[in-house]
Amino acid sequence: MSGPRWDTHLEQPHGLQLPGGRGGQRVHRRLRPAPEPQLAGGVADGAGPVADGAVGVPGARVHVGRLGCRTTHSNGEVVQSCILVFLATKPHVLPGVLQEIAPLVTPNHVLVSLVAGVTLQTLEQMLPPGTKVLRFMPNLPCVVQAGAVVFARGRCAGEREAAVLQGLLAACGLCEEVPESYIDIHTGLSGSGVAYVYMFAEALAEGAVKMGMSGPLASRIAAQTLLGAAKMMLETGEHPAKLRADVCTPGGTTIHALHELEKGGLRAAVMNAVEAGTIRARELGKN
Ligand SMILES: NC(=O)C1=CN([C@@H]2O[C@H](COP(=O)(O)OP(=O)(O)OC[C@H]3O[C@@H](n4cnc5c(N)ncnc54)[C@H](O)[C@@H]3O)[C@@H](O)[C@H]2O)C=CC1
Ligand SMILES: O=C(O)[C@@H]1CCC=N1
Repeated sequence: MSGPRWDTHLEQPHGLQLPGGRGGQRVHRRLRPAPEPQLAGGVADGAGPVADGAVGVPGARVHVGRLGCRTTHSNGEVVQSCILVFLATKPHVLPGVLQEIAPLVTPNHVLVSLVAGVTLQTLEQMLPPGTKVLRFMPNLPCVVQAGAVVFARGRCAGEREAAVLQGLLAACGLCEEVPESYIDIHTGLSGSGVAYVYMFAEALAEGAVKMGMSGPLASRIAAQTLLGAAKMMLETGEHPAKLRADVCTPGGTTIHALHELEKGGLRAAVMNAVEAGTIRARELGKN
């Protein structure tokens, strides 16, 4: 099939499916035209269309419209116009989409999935032999460039495809290539994990409200506490147990409070949550 070639456009990929759902927007909100556009250059210069098969979502249509992107209801049109295609549907929708686009996929295409649980093997089996496939898992803070993203490549995706994907996703925050088995673990740890952290933040603030502080101030302080604690972990490279111990004055407030968390089973509950998220991601891949 003739059409745009991935290799000649590798450094500035022309044409992507920018997925319209929340998971997808998480990523492409970061890729919008900015002082130094990562993708938007290829889009804005009219070199190729960026199509979104998900324009049924009004917010998404407005959003990608602001990027100067073309939208379409046809997944086939996306594949025929674009060489780098992101798959960002719900897991149960994906098999139908793959069936629809498979006859149009060529060796020039690069298909990238962020669909939870769906393995590279499944993607490769449902696409023509030799298709270049990669898989990644973002999380919500990609929207504010503080995301945590991991990706893995299929058998036919090489160093160049991995480098380009990493270059694009680096705009979202931390981005690392990992063995594929880590992707479902990352889903339990981080993709879903942000929700555990929000629940913890909510509980922190509610504790302060119970003790008499105003809700909005308590929320802001809870958020800053999480931000500062995370920043110290990253910047010092210290194990969190060491940083926690640094806060504990003998006989002081922190050790009394931590004892309550231990009695409440916080540590086991969080470990169980990561395990449950990971197991569920693995199950989604099998359905
Ligand atoms: N929500 C999150 O924080 C994260 C979600 N994910 C993954 O992202 C994927 C999508 O999740 P969300 O964005 O949350 O869901 P969503 O419901 O916001 O987005 C799904 C999108 O797929 C589109 N769609 C439905 N049928 C389609 C079809 N036949 N062809 C093309 N597009 C179609 C919908 O219009 C919608 O825009 C899921 O597989 C999820 O596991 C991954 C990481 C984080
Ligand atoms: O809950 C979910 O299935 C998706 C995957 C990671 C975050 N949200």
